[in-house]
Amino acid sequence: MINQSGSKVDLAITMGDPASIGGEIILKALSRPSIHDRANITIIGSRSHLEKTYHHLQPFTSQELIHPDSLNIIEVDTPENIIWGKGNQETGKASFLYLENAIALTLNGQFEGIVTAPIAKSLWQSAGYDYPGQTEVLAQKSGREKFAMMFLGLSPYTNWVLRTILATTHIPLKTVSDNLNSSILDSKLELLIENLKQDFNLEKSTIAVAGLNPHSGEDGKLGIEEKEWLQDWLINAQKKYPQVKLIGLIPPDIMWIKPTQAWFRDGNIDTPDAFLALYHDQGLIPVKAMAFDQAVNTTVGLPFVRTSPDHGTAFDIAGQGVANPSSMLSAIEWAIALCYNRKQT
Ligand SMILES: NC(=O)C1=CN([C@@H]2O[C@H](COP(=O)(O)OP(=O)(O)OC[C@H]3O[C@@H](n4cnc5c(N)ncnc54)[C@H](O)[C@@H]3O)[C@@H](O)[C@H]2O)C=CC1
Ligand SMILES: NCC(=O)COP(=O)(O)O
Repeated sequence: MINQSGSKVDLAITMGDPASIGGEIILKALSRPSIHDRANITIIGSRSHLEKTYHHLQPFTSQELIHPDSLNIIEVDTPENIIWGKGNQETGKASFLYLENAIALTLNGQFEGIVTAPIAKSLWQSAGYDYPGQTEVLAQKSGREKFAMMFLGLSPYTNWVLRTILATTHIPLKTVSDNLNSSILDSKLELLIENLKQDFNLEKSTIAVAGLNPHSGEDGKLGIEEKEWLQDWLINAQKKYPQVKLIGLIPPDIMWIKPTQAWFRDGNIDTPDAFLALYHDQGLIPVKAMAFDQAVNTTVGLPFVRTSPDHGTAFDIAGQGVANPSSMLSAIEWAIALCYNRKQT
């Protein structure tokens, strides 16, 4: 990852849905002393809930947990009778308020970045918060119209870095084609190019762009979007960004062969620096198949760093002590690295 030197970074971690594995993965991840050497961490959530989580899990989990007494915690209204695995309107509301508070404090200069534990989008809806996810709240409350969801992963096998940005996110599959257009792709590509420069010092990047249909449409026989406008969009984008090498439209099933080899076997093979996927599962199935325990969701285009584990609330295992904190740990590590890098530029 990126070199880290200088003063500690100030990070907020939101607790996520309190009925989820959020508290558990936070207590597990923060038990690593090396994090506290590089970051001042503040949890936005509830001390009593983290204490309850600690005392409930401590007797039977084999993994270390940090004691909540040693954490800075900013208290936000949290329901008292939480049952792990049984999220409801109240826990949904609390998880929204954690995020809202973290954003306000960060925009006020208290934190350089936010790491968000998972929330349940359906419970936000039940609580009356009509947002598709945390990404959109972060962007709207930061006043950013252009933003994107990008996934990062540092391979533990080869040190290769996976970067996948999504052109569309939480929309039904049958509306993907209608939602895709040149201006959305322009916006996501511009954000990606800027981000590669800002966070990875990559001035001359190579970016792979996926097709939409099987075999990228097979000359219009298996889908028409490539022929009708996607290929023209790519040609124009290449002219607009001569310093960047755009490769595409790569058949979606082919696109992930080299990254998978680079992730598992050989970090030096010739792969693009980043991948532009056209819809949620086109990007996230390979990311999660390759890197479920390491990948991190980040929001590009915000005035501060935001990362999150790539998984969700995992209500099915909440309160059982078996949640793996690796993706949360990666989210914290990436947030620290990105904040350090931005301090230096
Ligand atoms: N960043 C966020 O806030 C995200 C929130 N979600 C939300 O989470 C909820 C549940 O979504 P699902 O699709 O079921 O995905 P999920 O990631 O919560 O669960 C999928 C499977 O992976 C397992 N799993 C997840 N995290 C794990 C961990 N750290 N250790 C061990 N096993 C783990 C779960 O037990 C489950 O079997 C939905 O409401 C969704 O919207 C989903 C993804 C990201
Ligand atoms: N699939 C990614 C995801 O659900 C994360 O959404 P967000 O809440 O971070 O916007």
